[in-house]
Amino acid sequence: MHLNHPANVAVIGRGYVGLGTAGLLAHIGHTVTGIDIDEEKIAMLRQGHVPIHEPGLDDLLASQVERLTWTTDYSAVRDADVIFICVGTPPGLDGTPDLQYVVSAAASIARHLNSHSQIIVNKSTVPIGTGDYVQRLLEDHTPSFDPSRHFVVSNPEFLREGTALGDSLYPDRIVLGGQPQALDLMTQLYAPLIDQSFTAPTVAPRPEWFTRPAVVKTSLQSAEMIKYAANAFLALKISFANEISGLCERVGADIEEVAAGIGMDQRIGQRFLQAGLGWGGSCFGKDTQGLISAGREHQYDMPILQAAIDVNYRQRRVVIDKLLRHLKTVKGKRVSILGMAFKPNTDDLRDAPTHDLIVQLNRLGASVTAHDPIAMNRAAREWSHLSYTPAATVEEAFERADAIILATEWDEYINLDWNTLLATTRRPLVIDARNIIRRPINAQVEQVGRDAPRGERRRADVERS
Ligand SMILES: NC(=O)c1ccc[n+]([C@@H]2O[C@H](COP(=O)([O-])OP(=O)(O)OC[C@H]3O[C@@H](n4cnc5c(N)ncnc54)[C@H](O)[C@@H]3O)[C@@H](O)[C@H]2O)c1
Ligand SMILES: O=c1ccn([C@@H]2O[C@H](COP(=O)(O)OP(=O)(O)O[C@H]3O[C@H](CO)[C@@H](O)[C@H](O)[C@H]3O)[C@@H](O)[C@H]2O)c(=O)[nH]1
Repeated sequence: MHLNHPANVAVIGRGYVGLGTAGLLAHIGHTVTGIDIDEEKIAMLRQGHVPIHEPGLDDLLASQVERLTWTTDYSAVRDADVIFICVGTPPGLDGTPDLQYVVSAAASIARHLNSHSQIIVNKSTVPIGTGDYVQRLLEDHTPSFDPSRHFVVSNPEFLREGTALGDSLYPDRIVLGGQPQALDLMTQLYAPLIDQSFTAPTVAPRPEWFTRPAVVKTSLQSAEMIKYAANAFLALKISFANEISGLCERVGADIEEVAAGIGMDQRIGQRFLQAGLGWGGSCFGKDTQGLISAGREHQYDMPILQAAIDVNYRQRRVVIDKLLRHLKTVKGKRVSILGMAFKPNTDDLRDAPTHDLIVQLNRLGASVTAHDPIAMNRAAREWSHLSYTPAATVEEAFERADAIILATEWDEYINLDWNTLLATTRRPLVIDARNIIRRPINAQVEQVGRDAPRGERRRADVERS
């Protein structure tokens, strides 16, 4: 079977994954229609405004205007060779992913499938078995459904927020699950990405070390499982570093040195061993819980994953304990948090550790001030239930503070003139929950899993990877 080139592609969902996928596919030459039910966001995109903060994405989408169309109308599916489902799969109350958006997208797609060969691709992170379920939905809702022409494929997404463009253009691997003939068509769709034959955009130049992605072809179920298992393993790795960091503090070891030392073993690797405040974001919490609830459905315990989750959320309390050790009580004290987004270079607040820090500090009677270089407006909308004072500037956050908690390692914070700002505080106390402070500053500094820098030469000069 043969896929047209350029192919006509429909991308359903204009979130982090939908926009990244639309931008990538247009950049490698395809014609893309982005479909979302959110009329306001589609109107913004039509006017050239990108509704999320993702470095380089606005430039990439602007460079592809001729190949990109935005609409709320599903009839664009009729002419599409490939239809990507990129809608949200948020956790339900019991941790099981809520598939309502996938189901409604599939039902809308079904109404518009044509009689030509078409591939429906699940890019959303979905429970194992969802590909088969989507296929059944399409069969039930499409009178002309023909399993020899209509294929469901799983093609999980591995991009990270904040580095989405580079991750999409230069992926380690492309995972494709489904029937062999459909996977051949998907390989044709991704050919320019696999061969790296596209022009690297200036917003995301090709790294020197990068050659080409591996293509992993599997069953639908294995592809769906690869996504969950990858996220679970990364989450586990971070929790492992955090658990070791607690013991480092107690025995006089330094987690940065330890992580560097173990990470040099190729079997372990340097990345995702950064101890601190633990993971947040829309994926690790949701997907570890999703895997556990899949286990539960099959009466199968997953104790390692549960432990990784427990360690992660304990880490958010560790930071408050450090604060209390210095201040005894925070009642009536002004505690300022630097960083609200769950990681730097994004405005995403989903499961951001700062949310929990504010909740804990509110309960303890502190007066909380919070700052973020990008996510403040979004926080004003999404965190209106929390009690905190937004700091318009980083200077405002430092003024008269009894303590500063560094929660997100934005470059803006790493490069601060710390000593000048600390002079405006009521008490120079810094809880550096991301271990970014590398030199002594005029403050009492608490870091995670190590003594704060005091000026003496360190035993090993450990650079972060
Ligand atoms: N955010 C990430 O970094 C990331 C990375 C890899 C995988 N994923 C997975 O990809 C999926 C999407 O994640 P996201 O962060 O992009 O989600 P998001 O919440 O940012 O965006 C989802 C979009 O889907 C739209 N939508 C909902 N129902 C729809 C429908 N029936 N038709 C059309 N549009 C509809 C919403 O309006 C929204 O714009 C999730 O399953 C997630 O787990 C996310
Ligand atoms: O060594 C580390 C690395 C990360 N984090 C934290 O872990 C969270 C997640 O970070 P990251 O993985 O970089 O961002 P995400 O955008 O959540 O990306 C993850 O989740 C996505 C959604 O499934 C996947 O596509 C990506 O491959 C996977 O890395 C953030 O709070 C980070 O601060 C640490 O605490 N220590």
